[in-house]
Amino acid sequence: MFLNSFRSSIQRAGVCSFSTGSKVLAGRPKIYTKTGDKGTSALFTGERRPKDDVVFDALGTNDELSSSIGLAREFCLDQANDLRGMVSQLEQVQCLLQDIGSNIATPRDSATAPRLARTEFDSDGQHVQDLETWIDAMDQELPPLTSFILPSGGKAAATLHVARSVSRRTERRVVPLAQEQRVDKSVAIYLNRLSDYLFTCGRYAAMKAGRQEVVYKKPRAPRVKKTATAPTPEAEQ
Ligand SMILES: Nc1ncnc2c1ncn2[C@@H]1O[C@H](COP(=O)(O)OP(=O)(O)OP(=O)(O)O)[C@@H](O)[C@H]1O
Repeated sequence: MFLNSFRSSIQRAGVCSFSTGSKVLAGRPKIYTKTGDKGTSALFTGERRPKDDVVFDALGTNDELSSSIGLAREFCLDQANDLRGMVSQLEQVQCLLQDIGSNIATPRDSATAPRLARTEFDSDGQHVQDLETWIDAMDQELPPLTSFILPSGGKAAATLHVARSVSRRTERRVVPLAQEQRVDKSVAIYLNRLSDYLFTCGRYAAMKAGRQEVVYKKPRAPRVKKTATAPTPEAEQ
């Protein structure tokens, strides 16, 4: 299944070895192990749970987030050289989302101490600090925000807004787990700051594309023609 990309990168990072019975073909392990076919999958502790478990929901949403950032990053690359800095920041964010996946897949309330240590996320708050530094630098160049803006401003900007909204969805999936101390609180904090960062990236990409952001305007209520109408049967009763 496609999530094996997730698994292999975790294996490369040495976070976990999956021993799910994969067959070896000509010296290469097969992508599919079929162990997930019955609707369960493995956490990094080896524990198996149904695929609709809250942990897999959070993991899957985190995976969607990285994919949507990947798409936005491609549009940023297409746009112009002045988004190169953002492109490299987004790549760093995608790497950190892999680490967040490891944290989510290693329940803080039941994993062994060495596993917890290996999958700890942003214990000194440096990654959140980096996001804040990047936000503040872009903000210096941006016009002040005076009204609600709608996702717009070119393909790079609009897809950055999609990524922002997926980041907020990931946060919604992670917050209950963090409150129950099953995921590090720092993960929820990072996702919260990440949506602010992606919002600012969207505005910045629109500005660099020379595009106007579409601002919210209250739609005008349709005019009701005043004409004499016959009373309805209900009104006559
Ligand atoms: N549907 C899913 N949504 C989110 N996370 C998943 C999902 N399925 C598996 N995972 C997680 O991603 C890891 C890698 O996914 P993978 O697709 O290889 O698992 P699997 O479905 O259990 O195995 P296989 O595809 O080989 O039968 C799993 O070990 C599990 O932690």
